[in-house]
Amino acid sequence: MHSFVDSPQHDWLEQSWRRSQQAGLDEQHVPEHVRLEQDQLVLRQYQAKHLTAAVEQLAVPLFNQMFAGTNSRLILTDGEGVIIGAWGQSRFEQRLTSIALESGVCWQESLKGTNAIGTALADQRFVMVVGDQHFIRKHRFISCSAGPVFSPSGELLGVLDITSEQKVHSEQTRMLIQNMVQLIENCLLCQVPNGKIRVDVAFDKQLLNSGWQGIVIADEAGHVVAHNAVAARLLDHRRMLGCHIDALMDNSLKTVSRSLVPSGELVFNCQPIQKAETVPRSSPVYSPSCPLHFGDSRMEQAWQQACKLINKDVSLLILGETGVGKGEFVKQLHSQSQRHTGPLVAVNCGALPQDLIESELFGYAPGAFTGASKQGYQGKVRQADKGILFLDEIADMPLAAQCRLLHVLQEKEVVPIGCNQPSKVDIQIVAATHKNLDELVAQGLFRQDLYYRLNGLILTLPALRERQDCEALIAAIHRKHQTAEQHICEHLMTLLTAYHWPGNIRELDNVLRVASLLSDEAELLMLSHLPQHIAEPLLKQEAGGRAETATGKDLRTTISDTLLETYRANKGNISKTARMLGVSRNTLYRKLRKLGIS
Ligand SMILES: Nc1ncnc2c1ncn2[C@@H]1O[C@H](COP(=O)(O)OP(=O)(O)OP(=O)(O)O)[C@@H](O)[C@H]1O
Repeated sequence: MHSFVDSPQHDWLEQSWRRSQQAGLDEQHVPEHVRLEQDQLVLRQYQAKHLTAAVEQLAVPLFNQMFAGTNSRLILTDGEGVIIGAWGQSRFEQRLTSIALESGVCWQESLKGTNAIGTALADQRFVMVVGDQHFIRKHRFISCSAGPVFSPSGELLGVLDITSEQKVHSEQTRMLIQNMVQLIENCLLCQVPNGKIRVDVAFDKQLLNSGWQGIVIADEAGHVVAHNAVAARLLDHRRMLGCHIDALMDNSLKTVSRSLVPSGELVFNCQPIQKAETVPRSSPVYSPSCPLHFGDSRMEQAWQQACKLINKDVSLLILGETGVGKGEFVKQLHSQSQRHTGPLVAVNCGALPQDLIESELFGYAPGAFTGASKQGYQGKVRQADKGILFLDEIADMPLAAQCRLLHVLQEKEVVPIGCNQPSKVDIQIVAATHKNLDELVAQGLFRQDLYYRLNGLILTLPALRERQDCEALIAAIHRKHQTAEQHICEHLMTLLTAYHWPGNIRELDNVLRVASLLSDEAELLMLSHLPQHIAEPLLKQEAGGRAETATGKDLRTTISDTLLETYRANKGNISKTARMLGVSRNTLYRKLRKLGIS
C-alpha cells in the first residue's frame, strides 16, 4: 500500500483502501463492471429527472465555463452510484469509456475500489481522489472530486463528480463541486411541496445571494417546511421544522447574533417562491448557434468544433446512434462552409451493393467491365470535386474500396476502374457511422490506416434521450408537422421527453407526423392521438417510473383520465372539450356516458 495511508491526514483514504481490499478487489486487476440494462438506466434517469434538471441548469454552465477545452467530465450518479448523466469533452469521454466511467455503470466503492464517487457515497462527504490514490491501478490516470447531493428531507439523491486528467485537477475543483452541490440542494429546497415563502439568512447582506446563505422554506401559513444546513447552523435551531418563521427570526435576532458573532447581526430576506425558482423540464445551457439544437451543450460543442475544422484539410468522423441527425449535421455544415457553392455528395455505403461500391465511388472508364456504360461513369468522388463527400455508414465499406479511398485521401487523386490515368480532386471528406470502428479495426474488418486518416476530428452526436433540449426539439418537430394551431398536452410532453427513443430523431419525427395527421387538427395533441405501437411503450415506461404497474393502469384508463381532465378543465363545455380532444361531440357524449357522466 502507498505510504500516504500512514499519514493521519489520510485516515479516510486508508480506511477506503482497507474497505476495497476487504471487498476482495485486487489493485492490479480491473474489476468486472456492473452495468444496467438500457431500460433500467432510462428508468433511473427518469426517476432522477428533477436532480438532472437542476444539474443542467446550475452546474453544467459553471462546469463548461471553468473546464472548456480541457480533458474533464462532469458526472452525475444516482443514490446507488450508477452514472445517470455526464457532460464535457467527448474526446475524454472515449478515454473514460476504457475504464467504464460511463452511463449505466455502478461506481460504488465495493465494486471499483477507492474512487471519488464510491468513496463520497460510502463516507457521505466531499472527497478528492487524485491519481495514485485510486485503488485500482488502471484508474490512476484520472483525478476526481465528488460530493453527495441530499434532498431537503436528508435522503441521499446522488453524487456529483468532476473527473479530469490528473494534471488538470486542483483544490479549486473540489471547491467548485461543493459550490455546485450547494446550488443544487438550494434549488431542490425551493421545490418542496407546500413551499410558498423563502427566507434567506446570512450575517452579511452581500452573502444573501451568494449561494452560501441559509435558506428556510415556509408554507402559506408561515410554518417552516424545509431548510438547509447553513440555516440550521446560523439560526442555531435544531428543530426548526413546524416553527413559525416570525418566531424564528425574532428569536434569532435576540439570541443568535450574540452567541455566534458577537458584533454582527443576522440579515433576512423574505420573498414568495416564484415559479421560476423550480427548475424547468429542459433548461437551455447555451444559446444555440446552429438550427440543429435548442440549447444542448453536446450538440453545440460538436457544431463549434466542426465549424473550426470544416474549412481545413482535416477529415471529420461523426459518430452517433442511428437517427440522431448525422446526415442533417453534415447538410448544415456544408451550407456554412467555404465549400457551400460546391456540391455535397452523400453516399450511403451500407445501402450500395458491395460489388458496385467501387465503381459508384471511383467511377470507371467506358466499357471497363461487362455491363458498364459505354460513356463510362464519373463516380461520386469526382462529382464531389470542390465540395464535400459525405460517406455515411462508412463501416460498411468493403476492404477493397477502403484501399482505394485511402489513396484518394493521401494523393488527392482518383483512379477510375479500367483507367491508368489518375484525376486530381479537391474534396473534403466527412464520414459517419453508428458502429464501433475501433472494434472493426481490431477484427480486421476496417483498415487501421484509413481509420487514422478519417478521424482527424471525431464528433459524437448525443442520442435523443441524452439531449438537454429534448422538449424544445419535440415542440419544433411537432410544429413542422402540425396542420393547424396545436399544442402538445403536458402529459404527452412528459411521456415523450422521458421515452428512450431507440430510433432517435428519425423515430420521433415519424411518430409526430403520424400523430398530427391522426389528431384531425385538435387543439391539443394527446396520447390518444398516438398510434398504439408507440403509446403503449410510452405508458409502460411511465408506469415503470411511477410503479403504477401494480394498479394495472392501462392505455384505456389513461385515455379516460385525459378525457376527464380536459372535460373538467373546460368546466363541462362539450364543444370545447370535443374540439380540444379532436373527437366529435357525439363521440364525446358516448365516452362520457360510459364513464358515468351524462
Ligand atoms: N435537428 C433536427 N431537427 C429536426 N429534424 C431532424 C434533426 N436532425 C435530424 N432530423 C431528422 O431526423 C431524421 C434522421 O436524420 P439523419 O438521417 O440525419 O440521421 P442519421 O444519424 O444520419 O441516421 P443514420 O445513422 O440512420 O443514417 C431525418 O428525417 C431528419 O430530417
